[in-house]
Amino acid sequence: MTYSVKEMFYTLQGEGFHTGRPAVFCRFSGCNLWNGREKDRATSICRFCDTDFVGTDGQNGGKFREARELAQRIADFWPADQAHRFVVFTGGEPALQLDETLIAALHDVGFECAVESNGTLPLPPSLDWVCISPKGSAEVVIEACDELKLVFPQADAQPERFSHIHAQHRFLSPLNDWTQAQLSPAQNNNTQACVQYCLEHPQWRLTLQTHKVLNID
Ligand SMILES: C[S@@+](CC[C@H](N)C(=O)[O-])C[C@H]1O[C@@H](n2cnc3c(N)ncnc32)[C@H](O)[C@@H]1O
Ligand SMILES: Nc1nc2[nH]cc(C(=O)O)c2c(=O)[nH]1
Ligand code: SF4
Ligand SMILES: [Mg+2]
Repeated sequence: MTYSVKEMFYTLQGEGFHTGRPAVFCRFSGCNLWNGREKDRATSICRFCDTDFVGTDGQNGGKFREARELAQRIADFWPADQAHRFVVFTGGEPALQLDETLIAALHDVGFECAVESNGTLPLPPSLDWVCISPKGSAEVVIEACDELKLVFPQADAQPERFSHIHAQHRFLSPLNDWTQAQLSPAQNNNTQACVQYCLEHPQWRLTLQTHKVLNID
């Protein structure tokens, strides 16, 4: 299996349950809900993506032929002699490439493995943390996860549609309109809509894209 990686970096998890936790991000190339080309965005299933996941030309990106080689590159980001090793696989859609072999190689070098996925494809069972973020009308096949993190509002993906999914934590994440000048969360109407929805449906909590507020990776 050759893994195509757009970029890798060491930062703080910006969103959801693990917000603020140091993590290596491994962003795989490619997605099943958008091909990443602007000309096709309006006709794709997922239309609001804020991320470039095309190719392997980002920071520390590339093709890795062996799981052990990629695992070692991920481990190289961790500060020397420090435990609490944590990697977040994202993309693009990581379920297209992430497999048991790579997760086993990361467990061997002491990492907890998390994923950010759109939930439309099966995921390797050995993952330590699964965050599912449903997109539009796309069917979610994952029935249980650690964290459901729904971008809100989405006309075709209202929170009630996911009440059957078993999740330890349910978060609403304000839709960030990448076509507009970046507003602070408080100035964004979608944040106010999330606040209102959480107040009326207290099984949901608010999460913010804190890395964007902090202007870090
Ligand atoms: C780029 S996606 C990659 C992982 C996976 N394909 C997914 O959609 O969950 C990473 C995270 O960014 C979120 N995201 C993408 N575009 C966004 C936007 N415009 N506003 C808020 N969150 C966004 C996604 O919902 C997901 O939680
Ligand atoms: N700091 C930081 N946190 C994140 N959480 C999810 C991200 C993603 O793009 O999947 C992301 C990201 O790109 N950066
Ligand atoms: S599913 Fe995830 S990676 Fe794919 S286009 Fe949507 S937000 Fe971007
Ligand atoms: Mg991101």
